[in-house]
Amino acid sequence: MRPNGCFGCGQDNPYGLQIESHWEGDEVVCQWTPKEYMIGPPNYLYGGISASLIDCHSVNTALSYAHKKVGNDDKYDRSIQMVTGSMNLRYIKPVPMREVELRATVEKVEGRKYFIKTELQSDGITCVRGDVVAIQLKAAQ
Ligand SMILES: CCCCCCCC/C=C\CCCCCCCC(=O)SCCNC(=O)CCNC(=O)[C@H](O)C(C)(C)COP(=O)(O)OP(=O)(O)OC[C@H]1O[C@@H](n2cnc3c(N)ncnc32)[C@H](O)[C@@H]1OP(=O)(O)O
Repeated sequence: MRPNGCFGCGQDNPYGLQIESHWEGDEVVCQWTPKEYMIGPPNYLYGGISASLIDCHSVNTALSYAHKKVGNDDKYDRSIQMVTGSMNLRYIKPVPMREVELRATVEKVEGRKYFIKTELQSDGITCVRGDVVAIQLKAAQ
């Protein structure tokens, strides 16, 4: 989608995180490297950045899944819109200031609610786990 000013995934937001997520089988995956000013505790990523990464990656997973459901795999349809309804995070281990990987799966869909499970990993170790409910906007249906 262009223009896209989203703080998480917008290619047109120079101050944003600019994540790029893609399907790998049944998972949506993203590799991303923090900037040094995104630090929280010494040597570790600020927790709010982890939250933003999981938020945007999960909602885009739901958005892409909704596109696939209607047989549209490659073209952004502006009539399908998704927002974060709720998000529950478990910070399991501190996240080192180097490349992380996000891995999301669609757990279930109930009406307009998409239940997404996302893990943020560092060197294959899960540091943060997120349960996100993305909600498809009514007006878009
Ligand atoms: C593979 C890569 C793909 C790449 C694609 C690239 C394209 C990129 C394009 C674009 C990027 C977009 C990426 C965004 C990412 C960032 C996300 C954000 O920051 S989103 C901003 C923060 N979130 C808000 O501001 C929401 C504010 N809230 C609302 O607007 C409403 O409350 C809303 C829409 C959530 C619900 O309102 P209602 O009127 O539509 O729906 P009602 O009737 O109240 O509820 C419907 C169902 O949802 C449940 N529900 C409602 N609110 C809920 C909540 N907060 N949590 C859980 N469930 C909730 C209800 O219980 C109900 O469920 P029952 O049908 O009864 O089973």
